[in-house]
Amino acid sequence: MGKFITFEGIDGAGKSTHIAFVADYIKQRGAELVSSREPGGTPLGEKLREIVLHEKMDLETEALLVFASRREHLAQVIEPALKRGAWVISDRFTDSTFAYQGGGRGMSVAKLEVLEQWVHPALQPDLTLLFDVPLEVARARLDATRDLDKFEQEKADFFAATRAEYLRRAAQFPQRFRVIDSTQSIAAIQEQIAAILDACF
Ligand SMILES: Nc1ncnc2c1ncn2[C@@H]1O[C@H](COP(=O)(O)OP(=O)(O)OP(=O)(O)O)[C@@H](O)[C@H]1O
Ligand SMILES: Cc1cn([C@H]2C[C@H](O)[C@@H](COP(=O)(O)O)O2)c(=O)[nH]c1=O
Repeated sequence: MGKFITFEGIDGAGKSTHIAFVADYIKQRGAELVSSREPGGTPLGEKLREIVLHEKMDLETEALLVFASRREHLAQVIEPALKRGAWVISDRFTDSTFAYQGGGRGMSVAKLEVLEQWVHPALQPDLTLLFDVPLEVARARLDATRDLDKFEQEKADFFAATRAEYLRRAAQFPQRFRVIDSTQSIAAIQEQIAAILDACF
């Protein structure tokens, strides 16, 4: 089996910046690499992503759509890749749902756990890199770079609750989470990521 690494954090924390670095690290080991994202990662998932990121909807509809996208991503991409021994890196996975729909929007953890058990009862990431920054830092980075989607336009309270839920999960699952202080320079973060990967794999 290959390894499954996920990248998590509030919008603007800087997780996407480090994906190429981790991809290079894996390729240097001679392993096949599959790099993907959620919501998305498949043609159907990318259609669902457009809807989830841009349309207002009931909270439970939102949770069901991100898990529908995930089920397709698992069936078409993640599970076959891991079975053939490839390494998979995903820009977001189920921790995002607990953080955003759970922490940010207030959906009950118990309901989200039911969906998680349904969609991937036996699979968890081997490693989750959580890029953690204060909200103001994340917001300043986003404002400097792009038009904001539905989630990115949420207020400070939403991101405070999202970040808190991420940190709660990191404390709950210390064996797979590594929390990275993402206020550091990009070079310092990459040095830390390399040390984490060396220690884990
Ligand atoms: N450590 C850092 N120091 C300074 N700027 C950074 C750092 N990390 C990322 N950035 C910048 O912040 C912006 C947002 O980074 P990035 O797109 O990686 O965030 P993200 O967490 O993936 O956001 P989203 O989840 O919304 O896609 C980019 O312009 C990036 O260059
Ligand atoms: C997987 C997943 C994602 N989201 C939200 C989080 C982000 O605001 C967007 C994705 O944008 P990114 O720039 O690619 O990070 O979707 C969510 O609310 N729930 C989820 O399960």
